Amino acid sequence: METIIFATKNKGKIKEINAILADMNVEVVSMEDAGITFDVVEDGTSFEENAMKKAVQIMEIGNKITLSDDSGLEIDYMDKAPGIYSARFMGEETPYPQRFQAIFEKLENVPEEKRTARFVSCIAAAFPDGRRLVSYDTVEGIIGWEAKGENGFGYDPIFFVPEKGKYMAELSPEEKNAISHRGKALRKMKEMLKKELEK
Ligand SMILES: O=P(O)(O)OP(=O)(O)OP(=O)(O)OC[C@H]1O[C@@H](n2cnc3c(O)ncnc32)[C@H](O)[C@@H]1O
Ligand SMILES: [Mg+2]
Repeated sequence: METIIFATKNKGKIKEINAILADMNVEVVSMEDAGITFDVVEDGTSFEENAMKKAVQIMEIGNKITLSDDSGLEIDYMDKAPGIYSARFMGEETPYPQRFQAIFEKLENVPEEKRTARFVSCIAAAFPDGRRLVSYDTVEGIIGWEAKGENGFGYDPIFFVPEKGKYMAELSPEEKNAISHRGKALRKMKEMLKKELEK
């Protein structure tokens, strides 16, 4: 069975990814499982550049097909910030509740129709033989007025999903994967990977 490394250090992502790839006939291992501690410098100017950089650099270390996710939250009223800087917004170590407060303050008195936002996910795959794959998807929502829900990770508690009438962090893991940026992008990647693995 083919072993695929998923190049992420984010535990929230790993859970989501394992659930989505569970029905594939491959063994998906985390960087930690593969014994890789290397820190990829995310200095690209787009989700795609950063995703490909993570996949290629970890593939070169592990010498196995490597997948990665580069993702983030785009808030339209904030000119699409934090975007590719979502993990580092206000500092990597800053607790999320503090970040939520700052976002709520920036959006104070901003009406619902101007609170639009989206989560973006770019999934990249790098094969040792040089093949490269990329998929991309988004989920649209609005920045709420409070933080709500205990599930998910990152900015999920402030991201209201109109189609569900709930905050992202109120959705079960299955519900989130069914509609999320990462769920959609990763399912597309799964189809592309299956085709490549048959070659
Ligand atoms: O780079 P890796 O090791 O994969 O882990 P990371 O957390 O640094 O991941 P990114 O560089 O892709 O940054 C993505 C950030 O965007 C936010 N984010 C992405 N997907 C999210 C989701 O599904 N729910 C909530 N926040 C999310 C969250 O702050 C993430 O840390
Ligand atoms: Mg990162």
